[in-house]
Amino acid sequence: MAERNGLDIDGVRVDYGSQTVLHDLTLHVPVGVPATGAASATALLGPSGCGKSTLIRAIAGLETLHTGRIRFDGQDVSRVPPHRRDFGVVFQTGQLFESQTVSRNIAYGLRARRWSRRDIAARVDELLTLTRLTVLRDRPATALSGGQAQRVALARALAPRPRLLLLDEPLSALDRRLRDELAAEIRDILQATGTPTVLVTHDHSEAAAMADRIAVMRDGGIVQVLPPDELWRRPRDPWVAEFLGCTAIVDADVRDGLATTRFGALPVDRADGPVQLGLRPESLRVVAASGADPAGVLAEVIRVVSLPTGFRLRVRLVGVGATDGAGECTEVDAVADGPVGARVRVGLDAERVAVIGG
Ligand SMILES: Nc1ncnc2c1ncn2[C@@H]1O[C@H](COP(=O)(O)OP(=O)(O)OP(=O)(O)O)[C@@H](O)[C@H]1O
Repeated sequence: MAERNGLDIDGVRVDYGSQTVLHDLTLHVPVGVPATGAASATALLGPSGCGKSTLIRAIAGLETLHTGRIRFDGQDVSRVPPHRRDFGVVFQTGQLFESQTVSRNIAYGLRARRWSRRDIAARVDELLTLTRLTVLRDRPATALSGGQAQRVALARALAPRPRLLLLDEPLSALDRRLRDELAAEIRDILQATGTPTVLVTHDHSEAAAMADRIAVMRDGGIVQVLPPDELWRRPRDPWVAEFLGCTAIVDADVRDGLATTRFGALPVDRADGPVQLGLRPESLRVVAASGADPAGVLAEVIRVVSLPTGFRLRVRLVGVGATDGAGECTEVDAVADGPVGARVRVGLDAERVAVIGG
């Protein structure tokens, strides 16, 4: 294989006792985004227990590989101890030296690498500014909020200028608002430092906010890797579609670039024949059945849920049996408002429909 820059994970298997947690896992993580040259960030996204943290730990050198190898810029690091890999790591919580100040925590890796006092002071100042922690520099780590502590952990991991950063659920201990804020902030910091990153999350929006590529994991393997917007539009199979938030999978028939379903038609870049579509609540448009527009399918509202983002309806298609076409889909969720019992017409918002099949 031609030598590539970045991280190459080839056929890696990791066992815990008799349980194989990573199966013949292969993944390439580039250093930069080809189109822009910006530092690349890859999010590992998958259900609980699929092996995300194990993979991050294996990359960090904290798990023994049963088979396979891990290389960085062509160098085999599979047997290189963690502290010699030149990778920075941030875990969920609890990694700071509590008795030490913010500055000393950030300086930790630099002292261990025997940087001069002057260089350490300059680098710590740089990171305090970058992570907006300057006013907290002399504060003991015990007196920080959760969000501040994670920024210190990030600054500490970045201080020695690692060639790769590994983040394992760095925001999961924080509340929703802070997570959104910090996700964007971390992305900016990684871009400013030009540090390629692999991060673990189980939150789709966090993955999209922090990463330019998402690697979907299932049962110890990688099933699909794509930029977020492409992944939402082209999940490779119904499992990935449902994992990514599609609440209904419907069958469609493609003819001359147009996929037709009972909800309506949409243009697709596919050959003639059957295709499956993944529908999210946002993929459907709901109008009152009395309207003049005959498009879409007749349905009845059976449930209304009030979410922070607006109302969500569950509607049951009228006159459609459980196995009567439409991919056996007789109920769908839609972002819309309306009273239970109301008759509506449900159509597609073509831009928001996922075409399954990679
Ligand atoms: N130290 C360990 N010893 C034995 N089994 C382990 C160990 N760590 C993890 N496992 C098992 O390995 C599997 C994968 O765990 P891992 O933590 O990698 O998953 P994950 O995808 O990160 O999950 P989550 O999203 O819940 O954190 C699970 O079945 C877990 O119980």
